[in-house]
Amino acid sequence: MSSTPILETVDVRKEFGNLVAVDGISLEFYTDETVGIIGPNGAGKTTFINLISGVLPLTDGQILFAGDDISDLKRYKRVRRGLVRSFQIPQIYDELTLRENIQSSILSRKQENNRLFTPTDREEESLQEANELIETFNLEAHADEHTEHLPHGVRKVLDVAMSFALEPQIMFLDEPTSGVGSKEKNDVMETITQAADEQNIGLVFIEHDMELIREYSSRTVALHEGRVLLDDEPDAVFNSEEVNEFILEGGV
Ligand SMILES: Nc1ncnc2c1ncn2[C@@H]1O[C@H](COP(=O)(O)OP(=O)(O)OP(=O)(O)O)[C@@H](O)[C@H]1O
Repeated sequence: MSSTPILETVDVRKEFGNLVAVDGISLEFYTDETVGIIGPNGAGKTTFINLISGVLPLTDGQILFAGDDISDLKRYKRVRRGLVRSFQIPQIYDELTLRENIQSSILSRKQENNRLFTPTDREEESLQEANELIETFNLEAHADEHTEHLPHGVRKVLDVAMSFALEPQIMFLDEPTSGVGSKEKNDVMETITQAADEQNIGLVFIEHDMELIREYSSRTVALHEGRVLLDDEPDAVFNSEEVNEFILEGGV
């Protein structure tokens, strides 16, 4: 593991009225790992990611990105720094092809969105970059198709490829395989984790499918009632009595 965390949460807390959804979570994340977050319904998983990405303000605590306090930073500024959450990316435009969608994401990073179809050098550059991403994510077969009719799993991978176009250092995914057929789930996860690994992008994903967590996370964080129950290698987490009692037996 690299020595400096790219992201650190310090005693992060979120209250909704009287309800404490996140109750003091302190965790470190690194660019060379894939972290799986598990926990029963209502454990605070999505809220935690919402706090990190800036969708929700903190009630208390701190978020550090590469050592800088970003607790009050606006969402888009976090994205610019390299903290990307999958659903935050520009939506998939069904009237565009898959390649054009990736290009639009690249151009939004370059803040040249309005010039997508003008023949500029930037467009050439973005085309080349889009083609590289298409190759990285094994999307060649669908590159020139309009995205409307793409299989769900391909749309999910496209979604992540578009996030990669924003040049993240760490990326958060909330159930990246939801709605994907069971046969396709492994392909989707394999593609995403390999791409992140190749580009040294930290990956953090929430997942209810425990087999995917076991297979694809290098570290597993178990949350329960807004707190960290365990943060360890997947085997250690799945063999823990506490995790079995509070999470696995109750279903996630
Ligand atoms: N915007 C909100 N306003 C009020 N309460 C909320 C809000 N968002 C989440 N909660 C509550 O906070 C708690 C944590 O919810 P959260 O969605 O983070 O859990 P989760 O672990 O992601 O659950 P799931 O696996 O069901 O998605 C729950 O009790 C939920 O009802």
